[in-house]
Formats: sequence, C-alpha cells, structure tokens
Amino acid sequence: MSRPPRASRASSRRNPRSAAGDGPDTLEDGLIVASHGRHCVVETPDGQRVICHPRGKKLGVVVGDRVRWQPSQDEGTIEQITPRRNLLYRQDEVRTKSFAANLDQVLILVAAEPEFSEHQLSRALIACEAEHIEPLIVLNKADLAPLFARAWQRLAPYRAMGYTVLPMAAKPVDGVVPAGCSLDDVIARLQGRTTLILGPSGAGKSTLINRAVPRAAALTNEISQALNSGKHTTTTTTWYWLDAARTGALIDSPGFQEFGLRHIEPMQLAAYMPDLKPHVAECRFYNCTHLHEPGCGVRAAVAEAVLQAESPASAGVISASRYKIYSDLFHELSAPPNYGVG
Ligand SMILES: Nc1nc2c(ncn2[C@@H]2O[C@H](COP(=O)(O)OP(=O)(O)OP(=O)(O)O)[C@@H](O)[C@H]2O)c(=O)[nH]1
Ligand SMILES: [Zn+2]
Repeated sequence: MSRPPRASRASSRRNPRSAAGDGPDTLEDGLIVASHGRHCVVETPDGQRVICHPRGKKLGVVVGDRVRWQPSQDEGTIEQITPRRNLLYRQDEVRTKSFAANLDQVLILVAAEPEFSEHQLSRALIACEAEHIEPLIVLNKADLAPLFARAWQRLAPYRAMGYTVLPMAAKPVDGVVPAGCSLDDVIARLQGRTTLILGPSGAGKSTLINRAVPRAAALTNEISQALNSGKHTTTTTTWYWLDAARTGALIDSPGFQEFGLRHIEPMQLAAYMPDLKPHVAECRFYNCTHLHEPGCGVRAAVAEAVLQAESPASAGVISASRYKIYSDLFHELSAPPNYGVG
C-alpha cells in the first residue's frame, strides 16, 4: 500500500550520481498520483510522496503522468512530462480540461437504477476509442431483477458492437449475490493495469472502490488535506494502488460528469462508433457527414433497421438512439468553441 503524502527532505533521496550539479541530471523520476489545480502529489519509484508544483503555467500535469522533477527543500518542482500514451479530458458547462493520462482501461460503471444515460455512455466509449483505451462496461445492482433486465437489454447494442459488459451486484439488498455477478470478478479485471473508474452518482462507484482499495477513503482525506487543507475534497483526481507490489491501479475522478471530446474532428466521429464504422465504406461521397447526403451507407443502415424492425442487438445494426447521439455530437464538435480548453 502506498504511503500518504508527506514532506520528506529531498536531499536524502537525491540520486548520488547526480548530486553534484543543478542541471537536468539532478532530476528525479516520479508518477503523479493526485492533482489539484497548481498542486500535485508525486510518488517516487521507492514509494515516497512529495508535494510538487509544475514549473511554469503551461506545464499542465495530470494524474498518471510520468514526470521528471527537481527536489527543493520539502517540496519539488516538476520540470518535464514524459510523452503520454494517451490523455483524457473532462468537461462541464464552462470548460474542458485534461485530467488523466497513460491508462490501460476505463471502467464505465452503470446500474439497474438510477437509469443510465446512453449519451454519457457513448461519450465515454468515443473518448476511449479515440485514445485507444480499452473500455469495460459494468452493470451493477443485478439483484434488482426487473430493473436490471431492462438495463441489460438497453446495453444489448453495446454488446453487439463488441464491448465487454459485465453484470455485478456489489452490495445486493438481501446480501445474496446472483451467480456470475460478483464484485471480485470485476476487481480481478483490474489487476496489473491502470484503470480509470467513472460512473453516474448512485451507480455504486464508492462501493466498488472501497472494496478494491480498503484504505481509499482515508487516503483521499490525507491527500486533500495535504493539497488544500481539506477543502475541495471532491474534485481531486486520485490514483490508488491495488496491490503492495504496485502493479495495478485505480484512478477515481469524483464529480466526473462528461468526457471532453472537443479535440475530436467531427469527420472522425463515425470511425469511433463501431456500429457506424462499417457502413461508412458504403457511402457515395468520401467526405460524407452521414447527416443529409444521398447515397449514405450510415443513414441507409438506420432506415433499414427501422423498416425491418431489426433488433438493435444484432451486429451491423445502428439503433435510432445511437444515430441521434452521432448527429448531436457531430453538431457539438462542429460548433465554435465557447469554453476554454486547458
Ligand atoms: N440493490 C443494490 N444496491 C447497491 C448495490 N451496490 C451498491 N448499492 C447501493 O447503491 C447506493 C449507491 O452506492 P455508492 O457506492 O454510494 O454509489 P456511488 O456511485 O459512489 O454514488 P455517489 O456517492 O453518489 O457518487 C448505495 O445505497 C449502495 O448501498 C447493488 O449491487 N445492489
Ligand atoms: Zn454517409
């Protein structure tokens, strides 16, 4: 288990090979394990945690970043960010902001109730596709049988698109976990990888995190105390190790509502939607937007599904709701930006 952030004297950790000078050789390796505004917590390869500040306003570090940092007194300065494998953005009404990097997997947690938004789910999946990150959809509250059956049915098109959807009962009301719905099966999928977990409020995210990382709540408190004297506890994105050997990790980003997709070209959107993608090859025009053009393979597939009353759960079918999500997003991504990107 990783230690709480604490200020340790930088000199004791200095690399003896580089202790002589003040040049780039004195920089140390680190991993960003928490971030809040201009402060962040860096973890050293031997597990020490140090509060750091990025050098300069332009160096925006996010949780999951591998960095090179300069120790100074009790804190440190981040000098460089190692090139990222991937980077995710979140957005609210006001702005878009990067918040996590170098992920292996995104766990999208939804539940039988409250009813999940297909729009939010699709945004998450598109963000993953665009960054080549594997998504894992988990449907919680399998014990609430009729509601669960309905939600499972709503996810049928996503299974048909090839996404993995796992049933779970993290905390069944009667304590009885239906067969094949154990929380431990989901936790097993987190081992040895870095996973961002997200889900709408009430889906069971805290239940899952607290089981996977028993000290999670205490750690979050320690980190937010260290970073901002206990304020803004709910907005600090945090990295939790799952095992003592530090091979697997969970990243929680409380208050997460929507992925930021503004960096995606609208013309690329269909390529990130596995139900639309195969039909693009059937379009008459190479630069078809799939919104109004004659001879559009995507619109033909949507129309056919309606005519044939095909089940959206069949491979190759585009449901009306997914097409609506596509066209809404296309317009959103084509509109001039009205908020800053950070
Ligand atoms: N019936 C049922 N309830 C569950 C299950 N898992 C969690 N819950 C309940 O769902 C509610 C929400 O769970 P939390 O873990 O707090 O959900 P959360 O996603 O962290 O929600 P916020 O704290 O609002 O962000 C709690 O009352 C849990 O007891 C489950 O498998 N079945
Ligand atoms: Zn088209």
